[in-house]
Amino acid sequence: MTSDPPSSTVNDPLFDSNHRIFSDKDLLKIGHVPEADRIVGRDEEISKLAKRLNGAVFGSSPENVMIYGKTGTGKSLVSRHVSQRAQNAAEDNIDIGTAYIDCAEDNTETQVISSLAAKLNDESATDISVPYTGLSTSKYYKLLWKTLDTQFDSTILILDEIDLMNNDSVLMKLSRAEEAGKIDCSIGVIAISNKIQYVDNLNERVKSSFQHKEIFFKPYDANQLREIMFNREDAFRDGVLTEDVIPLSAAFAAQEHGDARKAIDILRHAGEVAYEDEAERVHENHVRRAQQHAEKDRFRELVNGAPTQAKAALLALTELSLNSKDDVFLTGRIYDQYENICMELNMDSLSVRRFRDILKEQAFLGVVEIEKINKGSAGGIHLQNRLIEDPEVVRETILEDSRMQR
Ligand SMILES: Nc1ncnc2c1ncn2[C@@H]1O[C@H](COP(=O)(O)OP(=O)(O)OP(=O)(O)O)[C@@H](O)[C@H]1O
Repeated sequence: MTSDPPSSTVNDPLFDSNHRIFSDKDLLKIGHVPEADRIVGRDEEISKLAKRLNGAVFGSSPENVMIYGKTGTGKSLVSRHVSQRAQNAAEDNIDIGTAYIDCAEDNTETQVISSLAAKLNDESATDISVPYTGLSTSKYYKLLWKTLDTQFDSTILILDEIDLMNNDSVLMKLSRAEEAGKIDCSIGVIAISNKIQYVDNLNERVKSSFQHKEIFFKPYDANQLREIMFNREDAFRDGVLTEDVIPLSAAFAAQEHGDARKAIDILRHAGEVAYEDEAERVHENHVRRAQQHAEKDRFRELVNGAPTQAKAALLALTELSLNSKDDVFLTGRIYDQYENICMELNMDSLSVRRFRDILKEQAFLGVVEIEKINKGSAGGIHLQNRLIEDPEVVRETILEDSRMQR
């Protein structure tokens, strides 16, 4: 049954505060940390992490932890959840500080340390002011040490997407600070990555000072994804979701390595599509359209992130596709077109062999499809290439890069 929307306090009918579809859309935000009883299938990981941080709650040192797992498997969520709980559970005379840094945003040593200092500092309690920019790295370290010393007995620092940080000595300095007598506050680092070999590639000195335990997060299966979404069903008005919506969103996300972020994104987007359609309820077809949209976004991201030479190769294939009735082309023909484009763009062209490798990389990423054809004993093996996405969309995306405009 659909519940009546609450009465509006906005007088202008242009703005619609009585959303027909959503009642609390924030529950579907990616940064949203659900309550403990809404975290599905991660009891074991939560308890393992709690064991590692246990010391902090009783005034001794938390351990460092490295968390690995594919995207959308709940690594950030569990880390935030357990550190928040440690902070709340701390004994009366123990103060625990916690901070979360996304190294995709703060990727230099100075940015990480200044952000940590700014996030942990409570100016009214410390009288310390942390300027956003303008100080040297070593000054920011000093401010961080002072902030920690003045306020906390222990600190838990979450460094998400640590592999994107361009200077791993941060890990060494944080791990050694207490031992080196710089602070009288213990530090536990939770470093998160989806690159399983991250620690192997660290510099030996960093590796030896960043002593840590590892926790692995497995992808969710379709049942868990379903449960994660059912737990957020109250983001929608009562009765708005038809019964296939959550199972279908879960099935789509399960195909993509069990990514909860993807599942929630599809669900939210399906609601938005239904709203734009002025539908009363969210149906299966809204989920399918949301999924196609997510696919397009993913595709755009792939093409946008491609190196210039790969964009030139894709542009060549795109132009052939747009100007011909065919949609498959031999590598040699695409290469000729690619050379013309390079000339017009005043760009060096690669050898045919490297060009073939680029197309193979794009096939691996799911942008191009390559088929081998055998032209008999004299003709040998040839490769036929086809763009997977609509060439108009690909062309538009490539031309967003000003270097590709002729
Ligand atoms: N077990 C779970 N129960 C409820 N919601 C979950 C669960 N796992 C993940 N989510 C939700 O899925 C989204 C993605 O989760 P999270 O950011 O923790 O994944 P991640 O593994 O850190 O991904 P990435 O590596 O891409 O940062 C968030 O909205 C989170 O709230």
